[in-house]
Amino acid sequence: MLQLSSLSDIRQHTEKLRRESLKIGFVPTMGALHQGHLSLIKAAKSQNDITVCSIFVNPTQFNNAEDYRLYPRLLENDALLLAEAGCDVLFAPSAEEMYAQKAKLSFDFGDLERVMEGAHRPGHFNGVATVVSKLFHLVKPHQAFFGQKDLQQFAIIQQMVQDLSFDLELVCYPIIREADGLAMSSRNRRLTPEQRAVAPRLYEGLQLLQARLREVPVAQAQQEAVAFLGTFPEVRLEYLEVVDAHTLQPVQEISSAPRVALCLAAFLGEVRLIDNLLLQP
Ligand SMILES: Nc1ncnc2c1ncn2[C@@H]1O[C@H](COP(=O)(O)OP(=O)(O)OP(=O)(O)O)[C@@H](O)[C@H]1O
Ligand SMILES: CC(C)(CO)[C@@H](O)C(=O)[O-]
Ligand code: BAL
Repeated sequence: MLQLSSLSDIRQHTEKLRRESLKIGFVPTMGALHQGHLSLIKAAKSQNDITVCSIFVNPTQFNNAEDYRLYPRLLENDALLLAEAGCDVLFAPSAEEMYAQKAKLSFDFGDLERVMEGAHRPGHFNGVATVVSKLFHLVKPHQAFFGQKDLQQFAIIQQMVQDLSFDLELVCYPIIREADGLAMSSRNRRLTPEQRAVAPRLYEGLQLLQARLREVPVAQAQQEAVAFLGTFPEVRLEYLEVVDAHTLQPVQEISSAPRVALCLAAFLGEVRLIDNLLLQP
């Protein structure tokens, strides 16, 4: 596996790949890789000639300095996992080089970013859009792969790709879970054993909400799921929403949207986790 860190090296390399008419699949990550990331690498490999993975803990998308400082950084081990998974290129730039620019880019995603993650993490999606647009310019992928775990991020990136006329296909893959249902996340590494034991309740809350939505109105089902999660003192729920999976706006009735998503964010101690579930149509 080729490992590159400078912007000019990755640009030259992907230009060469493009000249050779090779199809490039791209998986952007922040590292501390797990099976969720590796499922995206596998998908990228199966549909492309060359798979590029980026690892960059992007400072501009963190709204909490401690969260940035404590984000797990395991580059050496990640490189081994990627090589084993058959990834062709690892791009791991420095923050200094990525942000040597003078201009601070500014995006406005309207209602899409006024809910959930956008509402609770000010500036987060501006940072995501900034770094992903820079990465797309550098890597020049034909396809880029993302996880459904960051459902709102995917919607924002879809909008960005359309608005900035990027010539690439976005692909979204399902959430990979631990055996007990907890969505895999790099931040799970930061949980204490006690917090880790309670963490699967988040997905159980979503499953309860899903089951109750078949029987009672949205507001009541939501209240019951919030009450369920409230019985675990370690869980500090930030939001639990029933939304239109495309617009991400809350729905009052599940029949009012073609696809409905159940989304939550919660703190276990200082660790903030997100999860979601798409209702079957
Ligand atoms: N459990 C998962 N299953 C499938 N894809 C995932 C999973 N977790 C993350 N991803 C996807 O991997 C890509 C990189 O995500 P990222 O590096 O932020 O990992 P993460 O585990 O979500 O970390 P964290 O949530 O702690 O920031 C994103 O597209 C994300 O949606
Ligand atoms: C897309 C991304 C790599 C941008 O930093 C990040 O938000 C992530 O890992 O989901
Ligand atoms: N996967 C989303 C990255 C973040 O939490 O900043």
